[in-house]
Amino acid sequence: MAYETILVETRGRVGLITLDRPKALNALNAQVQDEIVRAAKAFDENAKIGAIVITGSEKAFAAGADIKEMQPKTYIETYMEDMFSDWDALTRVRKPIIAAVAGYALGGGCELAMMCDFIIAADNARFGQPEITIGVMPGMGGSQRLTRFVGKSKAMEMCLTGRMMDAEEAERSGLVSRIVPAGELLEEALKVAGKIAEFSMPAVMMTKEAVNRAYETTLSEGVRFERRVFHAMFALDDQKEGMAAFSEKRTAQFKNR
Ligand SMILES: CC(C)(O)CC(=O)SCCNC(=O)CCNC(=O)[C@H](O)C(C)(C)COP(=O)(O)OP(=O)(O)OC[C@H]1O[C@@H](n2cnc3c(N)ncnc32)[C@H](O)[C@@H]1OP(=O)(O)O
Repeated sequence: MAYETILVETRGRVGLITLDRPKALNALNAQVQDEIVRAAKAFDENAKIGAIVITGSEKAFAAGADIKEMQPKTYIETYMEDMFSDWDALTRVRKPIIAAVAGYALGGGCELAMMCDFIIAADNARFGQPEITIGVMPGMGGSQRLTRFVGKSKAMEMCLTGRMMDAEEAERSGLVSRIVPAGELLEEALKVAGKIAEFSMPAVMMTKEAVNRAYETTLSEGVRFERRVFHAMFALDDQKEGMAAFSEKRTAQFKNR
């Protein structure tokens, strides 16, 4: 099925999803949600793809869920359709997803970026959870994920006031991994994703799973999980190859098995 609200391309071993509703600042309506999730799942199932990048425009990664679509909804509609629950499928994608964020990442836009595995921000990026200003609260995970990223005090202030964070503050607070000039954002994100895609795919996927476990469990359980997965890696040909290549001072040729 074709995509109408996003552009979907491959760049080498990287799957690239670009939000493409410029007139609405990439506001996330039901169709955008469906298409992003569908494209990410297709890349996840494609053995030639090793990592995924999600990006928007220079003005807006996404200015939130589509307020005009949401405004007339009733409680029973949102409950029965379990509004926003389809985004959970994005967090079940097993390959790494990088959010390359320029401009506004507000409300659902900030929440979408936080569902990804890490965020690279352009120097003009602005993050916020402004739902309180339109009479609601975050509904795509913002109250939970933002709090885990930046701590209670800052998350509480942002959710209760709608204040936006610039890229510098987002980097200082641990929300983004680093900042690059806006004009270099996509190139840099693709470079990072391309590097990840060169590594052993099972090792990359197991690493993603282990880091994500840190958000879901206690420290002792997380460390035990990490150790068990680490042990399992010794069943991979890629472990033998990676360590042999180091000793033989050559580049590893991973077979993804
Ligand atoms: C998922 C949940 C539950 O967490 C909920 C949410 O995400 S609620 C949405 C949270 N986001 C916001 O409240 C931000 C809304 N947008 C803005 O405040 C501004 O648009 C801006 C500060 C991002 C940019 O301002 P400006 O440059 O002045 O552009 P505008 O003229 O305001 O916008 C251009 C155009 O885009 C439409 N737009 C912007 N954001 C949304 C949105 N979230 N939903 C629907 N449409 C949006 C805006 O209405 C304009 O369209 P036209 O009126 O010109 O047709």
